[in-house]
Amino acid sequence: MWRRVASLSPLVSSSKSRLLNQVQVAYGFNAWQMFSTQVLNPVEGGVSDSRRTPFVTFVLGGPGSGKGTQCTRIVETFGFTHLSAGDLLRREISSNSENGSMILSTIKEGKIVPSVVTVQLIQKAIETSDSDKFLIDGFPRTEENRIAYERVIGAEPDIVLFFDCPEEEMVKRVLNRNQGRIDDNIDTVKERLKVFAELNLPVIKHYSKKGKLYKIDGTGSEDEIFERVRPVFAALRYPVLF
Ligand SMILES: Nc1ncnc2c1ncn2[C@@H]1O[C@H](COP(=O)(O)OP(=O)(O)O)[C@@H](O)[C@H]1O
Ligand SMILES: O=c1ccn([C@@H]2O[C@H](COP(=O)(O)OP(=O)(O)O)[C@@H](O)[C@H]2O)c(=O)[nH]1
Ligand SMILES: [Mg+2]
Repeated sequence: MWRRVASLSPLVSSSKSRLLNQVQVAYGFNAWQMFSTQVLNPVEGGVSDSRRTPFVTFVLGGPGSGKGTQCTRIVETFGFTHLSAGDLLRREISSNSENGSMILSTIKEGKIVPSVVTVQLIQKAIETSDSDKFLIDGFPRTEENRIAYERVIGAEPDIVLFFDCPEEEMVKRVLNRNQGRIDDNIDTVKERLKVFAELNLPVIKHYSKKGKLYKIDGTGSEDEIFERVRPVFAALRYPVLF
């Protein structure tokens, strides 16, 4: 397992100095990781393939908090590959896979699809991609999801973004989303909010304790929110990745 020197920071970590501190922690860690890879896994010619260890960001927040919207902006600006767990599951439904009907009814009820299914889809998406840096959007949703991912992938995420948004605003956004989603109705949204509070907040707290969490104020315009996100990734540029 990777070694990381991280402070136990509280859930609220939006001050500039804390942000820079966390970024430096991430920088130092990844530089170490890259160095270790070079030493331990030399390839022909003595040049290592350190890019085999991807940089993974989990993107969390309640339904309608703006995860997908901000992921698009991060992809445009910083070149990450966006893996939305919800999109991977919806693709399974449309491809009539054996799990399709189970996934459909789970999403319709606002519940959580079994970890084995979601982790396998994420693992496959990572493995079949050439990318070195991923945004995993809307996952892990539960502690069980998190533990299953870390066991199967064999690593923790490098950083975790959490879009913090009042319930009222999230409900308004979801009900105006207009993407024809079966779960964007008031009854399912209420259940999703409950599931978020009960099962997802513990995951967020876990990563906060590990010093990996960036809590972002998810209110305001898309541009305003992105200006809060930008420094997280700008400061990580990058011997960290390449
Ligand atoms: N800052 C914002 N202000 C108003 N509407 C927003 C904002 N960010 C996103 N939206 C809209 O809210 C809805 C939910 O956003 P989305 O990114 O899909 O959230 P999530 O992936 O967290 O559910 C979408 O229709 C999106 O266009
Ligand atoms: O890891 C995941 C991600 C999503 N979902 C299901 O898919 C739905 C939609 O997820 P998505 O992330 O697309 O919703 P968002 O939060 O973006 O509105 C969730 O309510 C869950 O029912 C799940 O079970 N596991
Ligand atoms: Mg989304």
